[in-house]
Amino acid sequence: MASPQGSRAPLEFGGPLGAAALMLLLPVTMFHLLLVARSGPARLLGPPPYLPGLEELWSPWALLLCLTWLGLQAALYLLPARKVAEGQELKDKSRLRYPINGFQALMLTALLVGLGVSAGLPLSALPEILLPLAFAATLIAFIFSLLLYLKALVAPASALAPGGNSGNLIYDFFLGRELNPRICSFDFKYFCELRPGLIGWVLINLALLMQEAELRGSPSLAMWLVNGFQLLYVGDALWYEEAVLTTMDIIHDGFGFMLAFGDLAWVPFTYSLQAQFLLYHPQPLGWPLASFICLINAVGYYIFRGANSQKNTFRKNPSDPRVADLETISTATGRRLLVSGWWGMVRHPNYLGDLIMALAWSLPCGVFHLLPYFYLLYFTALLVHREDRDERQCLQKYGLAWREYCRRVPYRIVPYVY
Ligand SMILES: NC(=O)C1=CN([C@@H]2O[C@H](COP(=O)(O)OP(=O)(O)OC[C@H]3O[C@@H](n4cnc5c(N)ncnc54)[C@H](OP(=O)(O)O)[C@@H]3O)[C@@H](O)[C@H]2O)C=CC1
Ligand SMILES: CC(C)CCC[C@@H](C)[C@H]1CC=C2C3=C(CC[C@@]21C)[C@@]1(C)CC[C@H](O)C(C)(C)[C@@H]1CC3
Repeated sequence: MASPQGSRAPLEFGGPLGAAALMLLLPVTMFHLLLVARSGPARLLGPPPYLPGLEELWSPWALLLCLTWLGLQAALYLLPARKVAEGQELKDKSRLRYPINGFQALMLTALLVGLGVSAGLPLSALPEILLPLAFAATLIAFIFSLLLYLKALVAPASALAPGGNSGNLIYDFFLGRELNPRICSFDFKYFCELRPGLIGWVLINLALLMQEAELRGSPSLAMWLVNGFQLLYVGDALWYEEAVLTTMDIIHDGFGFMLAFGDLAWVPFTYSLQAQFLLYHPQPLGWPLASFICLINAVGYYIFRGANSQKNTFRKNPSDPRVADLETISTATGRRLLVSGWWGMVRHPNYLGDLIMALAWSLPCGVFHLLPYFYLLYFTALLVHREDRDERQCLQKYGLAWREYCRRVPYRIVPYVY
């Protein structure tokens, strides 16, 4: 099977063996976290309190609930959008069009959930069925990735992703073969990246907050902070939805198990870990410390949003007055690279902001357990690896100009450290 560029792209994630290991390790880690979060000792590195049997994992109702959720989000995706954005230019010089109505979907979901709860929908019972829901989401991700793999068999070569077409079934299934799998104008990767998982994550957080209120009379300050910070993050992602069109996942990666599982199962069930932990392990938190944690989150958000917006504005229109005065390096492709402003400080200022926010999400859970810091640890590893992948792609794209950028901006993520 030829790679779409004729030559084979270098294998990532440790090749087929690494891909196979990750396909097993990621779901196992997710279930481990779900189990230990509710156990007394809540030890990240200890064994799970028990191994659940199939009867505890499998529930047709949980599967039906997951499918209904996906159906609802797909229906909201298909509603008229305030704007239709064009993606980056593809190999065949065409550009795909994407509806910008993610924030509208979040608002409508909030309205529907609000109506449902006031009509007696037992949202606070959701934490009881997280295990079967996660199992159903994993099953859906596996079957969906299989269908995506089969769909790619009949896709034209120009529709294939640069990676994910090695000819090895396991590796290609994991990475994803087709770049932008679609049926008519419904774009599966774009839909999954921003809607069911991200909105599902804040819904699970809300259900955990409501259950805490039922158990203890009112939600704790720590639970409010975690819910507030993560809602801001998800709201921001959907408000600036168009910006996702310039991320590595949309431009470069195929749509396979990694993203399908990541979007549909990993994000909602592991990113809500801090709120899960707080439900079973309440943490005292006073206002002075809470204010300090809010400040850390605000600093992280300021850097994350500032850096992402600066790059997106520049990529959309380099003469925009907000970025026109920034210093740049010309590249042979005709595109320029920013070397001042946020992108002159480190080569991935947006990752730095994201990591600072990740710290702020864990701090409300106290410092006596490692478990709530799992997200910070995993995210650091993910971003260091992602940064390395991006560097290699940029070096290939921009050659000497990228080397000059690295010389001018020597640090990758943390100034004077890394
Ligand atoms: N919460 C989560 O789980 C995750 C969050 N994220 C977040 O998603 C966001 C997007 O991340 P990601 O897609 O990895 O990467 P970036 O948004 O940082 O995009 C990297 C691309 O930006 C362009 N670029 C790099 N340097 C410059 C420069 N100096 N001037 C202009 N353009 C430049 C290059 O593409 P080109 O030149 O082709 O435009 C490069 O390939 C980040 O904020 C990240 O933190 C990411 C992964 C997971
Ligand atoms: C666990 C696996 C090894 C990898 C799975 C990775 C995915 C969970 C992430 C890959 C890139 C992501 C992004 C976001 C969420 C996580 C995944 C899907 C993002 C939507 C979060 C919100 C941000 O504002 C963003 C910039 C829009 C993010 C884009 C990348």
